[in-house]
Amino acid sequence: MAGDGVTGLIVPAARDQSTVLAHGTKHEPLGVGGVIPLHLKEAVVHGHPLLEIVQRLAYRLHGWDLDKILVLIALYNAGAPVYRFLKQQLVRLTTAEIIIPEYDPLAREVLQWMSANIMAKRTTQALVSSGSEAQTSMDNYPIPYGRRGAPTNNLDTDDFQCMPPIGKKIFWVGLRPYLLSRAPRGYTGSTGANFLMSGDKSNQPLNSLRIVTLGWSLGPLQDFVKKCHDYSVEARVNGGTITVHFASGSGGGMDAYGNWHTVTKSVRKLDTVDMEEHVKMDLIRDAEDYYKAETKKFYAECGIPYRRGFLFHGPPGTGKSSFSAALAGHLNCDIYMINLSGGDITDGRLHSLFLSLPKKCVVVIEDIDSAGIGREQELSEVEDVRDLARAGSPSFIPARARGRGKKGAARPNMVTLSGLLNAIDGNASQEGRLLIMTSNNPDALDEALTRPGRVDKRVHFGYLNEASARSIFMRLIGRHAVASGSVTPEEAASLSSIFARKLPSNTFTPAQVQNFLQYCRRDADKAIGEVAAWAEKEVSAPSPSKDYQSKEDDETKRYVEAQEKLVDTRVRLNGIVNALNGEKEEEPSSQTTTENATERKTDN
Ligand SMILES: Nc1ncnc2c1ncn2[C@@H]1O[C@H](COP(=O)(O)OP(=O)(O)OP(=O)(O)O)[C@@H](O)[C@H]1O
Repeated sequence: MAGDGVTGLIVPAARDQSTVLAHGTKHEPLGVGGVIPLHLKEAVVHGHPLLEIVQRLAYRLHGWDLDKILVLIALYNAGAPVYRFLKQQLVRLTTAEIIIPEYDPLAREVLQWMSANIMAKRTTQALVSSGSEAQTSMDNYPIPYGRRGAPTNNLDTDDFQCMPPIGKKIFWVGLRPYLLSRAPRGYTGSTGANFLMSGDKSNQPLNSLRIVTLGWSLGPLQDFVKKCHDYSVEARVNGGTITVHFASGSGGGMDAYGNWHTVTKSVRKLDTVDMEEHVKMDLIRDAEDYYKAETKKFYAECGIPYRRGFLFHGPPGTGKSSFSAALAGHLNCDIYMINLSGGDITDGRLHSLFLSLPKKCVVVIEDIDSAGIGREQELSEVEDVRDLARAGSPSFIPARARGRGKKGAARPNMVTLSGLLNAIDGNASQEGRLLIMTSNNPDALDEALTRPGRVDKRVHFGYLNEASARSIFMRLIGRHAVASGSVTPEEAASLSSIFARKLPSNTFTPAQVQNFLQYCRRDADKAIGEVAAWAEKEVSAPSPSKDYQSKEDDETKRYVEAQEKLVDTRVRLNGIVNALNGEKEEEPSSQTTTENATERKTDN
């Protein structure tokens, strides 16, 4: 048919005996040769079966020739990539662009600024979420998407925030226009940046924020990002809040990328944590000094890695975590909490969590002794095991024995000591963080973990003394009584002294006493009247902290005994195996002979 000079679309012979839509005679000559080449049409309709149907129908019903339209479509298809390329080049030449991966706290600050200054003011479409979640949701579509005036399920509180949805948003800062787009997973930007997180099992790129502005300089973009950061800091200070990032808890504490789960909390004031005043002041001064510009310069000049570490140890409920949070609030920085005892953080994930830390922050690794971190000791080294066990070396205490949480459940040891050391001060580890490790049992910690440079200050958080008892009474009962006018400040002070004298010193944790005072519901007389009886009852009851410690010791002891038994059994088995092997090579002993004879007898 093509040989007849007729062009057209070949249709299956079975469906149409003519096999060709013979409309070549009607169309105008186009270009060289005067007809539309068949392969061009095929290229156009390829992948568009609808076009083919439309073309046939138009021809059959009205005798219309759609060749010209097809040619236009073909030209468009051919030209589109060229147009896109030219457009991209033009944009690249005339704009500056930055991309912020959404796991970076900076992304949260940009979104927070956008929420307050752009989205909530003049926008008709936004992602909406209540409270702090708006600043933190980094998933693709974690929260309801709504238009203004259309309430979503999440809006049962006034305290909600608007964020840009996945897509683009143009806004102005002064006279300069910016384009912000929330790019979904997989977007690499014109920079080709591709954000992968090693903790991300799917190994997919992360969501990212892309900010573009006119011009060749990155300066305006840096100014904009700084503006967002300053805004966030100011909002935090004025609102008396602190951002707490969690990475723990049986997988539930983390988002899909293995990042931090974030909440905003009110700052806990340092004066609400009862402890020896000089110890408290020493820690505060140390942390403040650490963040001074001259200290940073000093570290740099001396070639010391700019990191600082504290170890807070003592029984549970003595204020280690509370003081850490209060200190972060005082230093006006975010706090990052890692709980290794959940058993769901691996070396790799810990490493990437540390890599994602901002320059200034407080990182708390809680209950580090219960994390199950031991030297990667080869338990099969029989003699080493025995020697270490006899010597009671903490570094021996194996992962399974030490990897028990407070509930005593065995947990897999997913973070190794070397993995932890590498994360906290390996070459790739972030500088500028203040690391606080808390422990109920510091003696169980490996020396490598607590050596100077990793732990610069060890502070013991102990049971309540008389001064702290007075202070906790004033905080929970006295101040309120004064404020309500039921007592004078002097009377409140003397009531607190009476209370403190009735409470045995260095016996209870602040958490226990706080619990008792809460139960008294701001009734000073009740607190003073009942404290002695309560204390007596508490002393006779097993203390959770002592109980915890003794349980840990028992478990460790049982583990050591079990290992020794296992070792003995292995030794005996090895003896038997060797004896059996030796039987083949050596002359059989009389005993072996007897045993063999017996065996043969049994076999028969
Ligand atoms: N020294 C303290 N001053 C004020 N409150 C305290 C103090 N110690 C404990 N508390 C109160 O007891 C509770 C538990 O305290 P916190 O979690 O800080 O103790 P912890 O020593 O970190 O315990 P754990 O070892 O179990 O983590 C909190 O509600 C806190 O307010």
